[in-house]
Amino acid sequence: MGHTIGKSFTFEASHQLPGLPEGHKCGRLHGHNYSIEVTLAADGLVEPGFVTDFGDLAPFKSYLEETFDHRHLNDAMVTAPTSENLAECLAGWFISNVEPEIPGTLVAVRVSETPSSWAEYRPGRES
Ligand SMILES: Nc1nc2c(c(=O)[nH]1)N=C([C@H](O)[C@H](O)COP(=O)(O)OP(=O)(O)OP(=O)(O)O)CN2
Ligand SMILES: [Zn+2]
Repeated sequence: MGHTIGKSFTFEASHQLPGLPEGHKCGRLHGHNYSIEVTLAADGLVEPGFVTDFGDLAPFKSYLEETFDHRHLNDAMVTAPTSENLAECLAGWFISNVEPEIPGTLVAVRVSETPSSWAEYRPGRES
């Protein structure tokens, strides 16, 4: 696919990671200013020259605000609230709820808990 675009979203949430060694700081209750970036791609553009109108991603913004913002991720997710699991969870929701309504295809969801770290999920596609 020749064209790619990205859009970032943010929310604040708490989490407490299970299964870590005794004394690991991330086993304690703490929070992050999460940054979520979605990357979309398309071979061709739709008028007036978009992969997807950034405004058409508003439902994803609403989903993040309603489901995750100022919430405890351990309660909002069925898997351990790591960046990797959150990226996969968000990609699944995007593919089910946003992608059918837009011309672009989801390439990746990137989750950053801090400015220095990220995890990215790239959905496998049936060929
Ligand atoms: N692969 C992953 N490793 C870690 C995750 C994760 O989701 N995936 N998460 C955490 C914790 O949530 C932690 O709060 C963030 O980790 P870390 O980058 O170590 O936090 P700091 O910003 O404090 O890092 P410093 O560079 O040491 O300041 C841990 N690991
Ligand atoms: Zn954390």
